[in-house]
Amino acid sequence: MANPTIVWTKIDEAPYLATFSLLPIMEAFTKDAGINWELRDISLAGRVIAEFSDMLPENLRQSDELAYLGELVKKPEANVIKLPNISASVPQLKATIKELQSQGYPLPDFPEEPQNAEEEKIRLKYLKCVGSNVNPVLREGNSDRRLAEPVKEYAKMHPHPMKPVEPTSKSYVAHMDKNDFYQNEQSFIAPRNMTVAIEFEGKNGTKKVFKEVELEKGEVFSGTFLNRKTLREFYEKTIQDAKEKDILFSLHVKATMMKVSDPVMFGDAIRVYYKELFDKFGKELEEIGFNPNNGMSDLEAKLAKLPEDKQKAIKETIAEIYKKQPRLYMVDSDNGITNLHRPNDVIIDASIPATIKNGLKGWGPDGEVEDTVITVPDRTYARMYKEIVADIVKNGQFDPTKVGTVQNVGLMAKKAEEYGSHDKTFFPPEDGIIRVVDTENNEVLMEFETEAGDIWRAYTAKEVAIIDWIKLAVERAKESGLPIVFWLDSNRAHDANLIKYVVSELAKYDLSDVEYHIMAPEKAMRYTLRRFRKGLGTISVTGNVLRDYLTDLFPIIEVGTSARTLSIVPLLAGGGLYETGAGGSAPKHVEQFIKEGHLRWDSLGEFLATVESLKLARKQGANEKTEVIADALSKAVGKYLQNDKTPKRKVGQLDNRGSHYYLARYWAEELANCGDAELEAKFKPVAKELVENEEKILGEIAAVEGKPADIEGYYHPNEEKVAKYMRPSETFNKIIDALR
Ligand SMILES: NC(=O)C1=CN([C@@H]2O[C@H](COP(=O)(O)OP(=O)(O)OC[C@H]3O[C@@H](n4cnc5c(N)ncnc54)[C@H](OP(=O)(O)O)[C@@H]3O)[C@@H](O)[C@H]2O)C=CC1
Ligand SMILES: O=C(O)CCC(=O)C(=O)O
Ligand SMILES: [Mg+2]
Repeated sequence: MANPTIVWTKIDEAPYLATFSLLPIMEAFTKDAGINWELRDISLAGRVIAEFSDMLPENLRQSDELAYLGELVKKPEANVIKLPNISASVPQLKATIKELQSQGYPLPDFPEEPQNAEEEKIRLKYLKCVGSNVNPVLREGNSDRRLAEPVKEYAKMHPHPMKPVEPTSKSYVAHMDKNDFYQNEQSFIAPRNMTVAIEFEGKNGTKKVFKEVELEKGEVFSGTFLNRKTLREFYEKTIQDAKEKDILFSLHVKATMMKVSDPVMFGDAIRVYYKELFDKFGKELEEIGFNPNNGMSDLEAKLAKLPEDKQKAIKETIAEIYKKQPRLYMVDSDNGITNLHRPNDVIIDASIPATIKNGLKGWGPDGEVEDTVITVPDRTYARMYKEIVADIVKNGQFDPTKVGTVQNVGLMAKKAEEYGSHDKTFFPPEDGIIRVVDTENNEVLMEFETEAGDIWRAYTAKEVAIIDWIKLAVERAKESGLPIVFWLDSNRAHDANLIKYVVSELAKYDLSDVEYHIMAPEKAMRYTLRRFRKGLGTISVTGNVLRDYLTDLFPIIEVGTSARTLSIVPLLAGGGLYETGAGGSAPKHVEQFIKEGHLRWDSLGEFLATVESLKLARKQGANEKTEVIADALSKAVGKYLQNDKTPKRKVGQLDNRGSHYYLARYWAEELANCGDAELEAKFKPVAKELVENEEKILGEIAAVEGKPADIEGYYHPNEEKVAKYMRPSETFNKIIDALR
């Protein structure tokens, strides 16, 4: 049998930088396992280059490695460590193009308003690189996310700060109460393999087939829409309420993953908050092509197209608006970056937990922390946030040394649910009816009365994915002894169909040792929090969106960051995908690194994923040493946490590179006493050398700190330079490279 291959993904930002230091260590320590390591580029810049390679000179071309991995994950030999990558907004895409152009890549500009067929083609190619377009391709399995025992222990020993919350806190979650996705949902289970057409018939006679969709027998197909007029009225009311309560206004959506629908909801908040601006300068704003869906940064970028007196008048109006409207929640108050500046700055799964961590407060324009209305328009998932926020106001801030744990089993495989809806999201061009029709017999299966501009979307969950998800939940319940709670709402048409599956599938198992519940999200949250505050563990079994939200929410409360989560995706075809952490690519960390040479990224997620990946490699044919090496790594991670060698926040303290030194040292120490004579003989001197050179190595790393790290790029830096900065210790490199 050929040696198994572990694929490590090359991605963006902080975890990309950390890779330059960490991957050589992984290769060095696993040399005797009989595995191959492969680095595959799925970074934003890499995907842009691959997408346009036909237009690039030969030496600049790159193959489409995402497409390659998309095929690999459907095969049993897949063993992929997926680090978090950027889900880019249009402004980020444009910045990437600009950077690549400056490096000599003859790429076309992003045609915002395509003037001809050629430009439209280019635009569509670029749009393939926007939003969350990596994860859905790789996620050919459901998700199992939880905190490993030593990670929980670490948090109890070294609790992260959680700011107190007073019972007088005015912060609360605001959501719509009618005409949202929650209210308008319809759903059916496909009785056979079939094709449905999504059709539109306008009041003025427009007829159009939006799309035909193939469904597999047993697939749950759901459709719904959100009324934009009601949305804007809701914003109006919420903004007014923030003003009256004298608290910040904040909006939390997922414009990255939900790249078609959520930017529009984000844009509507701008249209309402800055209404006076549109009333006064509607014509000019249209002329320069300002698109509120891209945030106020888009206006900033395009303002120069107007004569100076107009620019001045617009700026004055904006300043007036800030005086009249409630203060905005800030992303960066020092630089005047508001919540409404860019659609991807405030991403709901991370941003609400950050607000919770901060004592249910955000930063206002003057840099002061203040209470805030947390606006989450659609009720489907907003209600569970409302529940936890109200719970905190009532019962006080969570104490990481006392709380229990909330694990998750998420229905994710095959682009499940809303996260697979982008190509089935439509905006009716006029008032009219959207129908879902069985093409075989023209039977109308669903009918929605929509208004012009409403956001209509369809999404599905495939039978194989649902059944596997329920199986995974039962397995996790049996392994852990914890109760499982299916967060499903019988008042939702989609969930009602999932409940049918849950009931019929659970009947097939011996559940004598399993406690299970089916509860709507707010009730599930209440139940889970009661246990959580008592220090008990619970497994949330959820759809794809709640998977995403809850696996940031609870880990951030429990251990400070979701980067410390173990995130396993057992692939349907038998391989494994190990996502590192549940969080993102930490843009703030890169800023700090570039400015002062300190990288605060904790690679713990990567360490944990590697343990799991090695265990799978063993099953895939790697030799018996692999298991020993994986065990040693697992123990080394325990030591790393016990001795608190995680990177610290400030320049001059231990950073990512220093933390990797400790990991390597503990790993070597474990291997020096692992019971395998060959490995022991090999690693005894390595451990010794690492211990003896501790001061020297840390000194060599410290020497490059406190000054800028000029890596010549953000999205596509100079890799020689990155490698130089990320491996600054000659002494350490020599020890590691001798093992490779
Ligand atoms: N699976 C994936 O591929 C995911 C990708 N993303 C993408 O990542 C980007 C950034 O997302 P964002 O929502 O800002 O969230 P991030 O998770 O990147 O960052 C939020 C904060 O979490 C903390 N943090 C995250 N990772 C680590 C780590 N390894 N070590 C220490 N602290 C960490 C940092 O807080 P501090 O240091 O201040 O304590 C950081 O500023 C977006 O493009 C998003 O789409 C997001 C989620 C998942
Ligand atoms: O793919 C993305 O855009 C983000 C994914 C995410 O947040 C998650 O998996 O938790
Ligand atoms: Mg997430």
